[in-house]
Amino acid sequence: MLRMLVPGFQLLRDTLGRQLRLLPAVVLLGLASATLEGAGIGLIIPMLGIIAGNDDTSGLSGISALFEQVGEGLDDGERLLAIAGAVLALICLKNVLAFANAVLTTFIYGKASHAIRSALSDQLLRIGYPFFLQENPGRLLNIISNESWRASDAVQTALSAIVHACAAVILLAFLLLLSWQMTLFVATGLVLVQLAHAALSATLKGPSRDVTSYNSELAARMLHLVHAGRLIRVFGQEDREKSAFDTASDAVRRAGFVLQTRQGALPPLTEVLHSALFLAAVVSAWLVGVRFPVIVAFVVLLYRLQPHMRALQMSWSQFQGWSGSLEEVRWLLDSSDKPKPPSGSLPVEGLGERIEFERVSFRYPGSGARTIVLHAANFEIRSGCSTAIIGRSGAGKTTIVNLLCRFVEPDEGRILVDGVPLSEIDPAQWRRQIAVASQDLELVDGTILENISYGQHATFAEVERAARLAEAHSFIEQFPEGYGTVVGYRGASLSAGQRQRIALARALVRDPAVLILDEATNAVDGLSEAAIVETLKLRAGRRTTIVISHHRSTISFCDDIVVLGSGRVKSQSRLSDVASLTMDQLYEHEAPAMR
Ligand SMILES: Nc1ncnc2c1ncn2[C@@H]1O[C@H](COP(=O)(O)OP(=O)(O)OP(=O)(O)O)[C@@H](O)[C@H]1O
Repeated sequence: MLRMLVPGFQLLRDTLGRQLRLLPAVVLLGLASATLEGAGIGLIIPMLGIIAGNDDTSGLSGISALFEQVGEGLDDGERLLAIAGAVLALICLKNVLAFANAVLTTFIYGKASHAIRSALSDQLLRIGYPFFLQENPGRLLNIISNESWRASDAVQTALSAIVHACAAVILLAFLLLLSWQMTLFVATGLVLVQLAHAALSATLKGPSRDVTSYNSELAARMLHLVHAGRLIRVFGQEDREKSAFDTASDAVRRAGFVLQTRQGALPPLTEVLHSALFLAAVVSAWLVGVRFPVIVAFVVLLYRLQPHMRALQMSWSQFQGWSGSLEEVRWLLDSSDKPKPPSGSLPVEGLGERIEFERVSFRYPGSGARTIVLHAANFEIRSGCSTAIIGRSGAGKTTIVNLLCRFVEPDEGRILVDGVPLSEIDPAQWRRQIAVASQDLELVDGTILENISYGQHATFAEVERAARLAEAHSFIEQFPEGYGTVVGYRGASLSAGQRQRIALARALVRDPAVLILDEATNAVDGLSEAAIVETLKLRAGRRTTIVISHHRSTISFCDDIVVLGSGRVKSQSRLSDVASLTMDQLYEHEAPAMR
């Protein structure tokens, strides 16, 4: 019986932490209220004895004889009233305890649900970034938006199963004390019903996993409809997308139908089996000559036991039906098979001399047979200088940014910051030294002010100054709400060039030791870009800048240039030494020593 509760208990243990100490209270309240219920039912024996005018207590034994002694010495009328009063008092007290337990389990359920959602968000924030390069976003969205709720429901079911199990144990104990022969008969019947139920419940696991997997596909299609709205319309793919969405949605419907039909068959089947057992117990009790009041008390106890047994069996089948959801939530919460976040504990404050790439090789995880992205890359970024990193599309420029930000780690070689391996530096401290403005980093859904000051305690004056430096202030001022303008989801209400300038202001407001611009101005008009280049020149000698661009004008102010090609560093030189070369010539430029 306990096995069925295991997934719920594991989740309870993983997510509840300190709240777990409330579980004994749930058990105690469950036991106490069931004991009161059993005692109330037991008092039926003397009541029926009085009503039937049967004073003969011979043939009663154990607990039934004890119940029969209640109110002895009183006359029949007084005794009947006293016992009825006692039964009412027991029922009231039992329901007070049951209510207290309901409040307690609801409290624990709420805490558990919150803890599951909180643990999921915590995991998504702490997990190593390569996880997001490999996992299907639809699967993750489905876990957070769907499966986590089912996991919460599983926790609630585990709690109510505890309460039902307590009641069942106590009521079975009362049955045993009334007649061990009849209890043996009933217990054997209950085991057989449970076996039949377990066999049917086991068939729910497969459909449950199907529902989870089809839900993930549907979530991916939903994400696609939301993100690719322009693409779909411009290529006239509405019908195709509608059909793909409907297919995914219908697959969820069909899988859900199979699961729910199987689950739906269990309650009627259980009810029929329990009723048969109930009737068989009554008939066999009469056949073996059990006394009438005892039969009535036994039948009432059995009647009260049935809903608890049925609820326990339903909990079992619900767990099987949620097994897919529980597996998904536990998979996401399990850190053992996930990329680790970057580690390191050495402090870092600014950049003193240089960043060096020392024979750095890298291939994206899960990219299979695809060629290595960086192969034994050697180059340096001098402190206080601006370094352009150029190369044809796919040469590995953004990968260098990913390595510098420690989103990914080198497979071989190392990156040194002032001679200290980057892998040993505290990643959070290192990231405070850098700021990135990139075509890939989106804006948050908030005001322009919130976007520019994101991750930085900046005053309004500092925000405005950064916006001026990024050539954003003039267009922001033209908005009726100025810096209070809400940019919408991913900055949808702004032009690409406006988004880029706000992202640049967000990087500049940090005044970082190392500023990384990855195609950060490619959507900005020429005049604005020229002004931004002037801003970047002002950092010269004071701060370090890394510029990635395909435009000659954007890298014109740089001191050094690193050329990437075919997974290798083709050359590193002073930009002034190759100033006469066009961009295409620079892409092919190979330093003699590096050939
Ligand atoms: N998440 C990923 N998984 C597998 N391969 C990837 C991944 N991201 C990039 N790559 C591969 O790594 C190589 C380098 O990509 P990267 O984005 O660094 O190029 P890039 O020089 O910045 O290109 P561009 O100028 O087009 O932005 C490419 O061949 C690309 O296909």
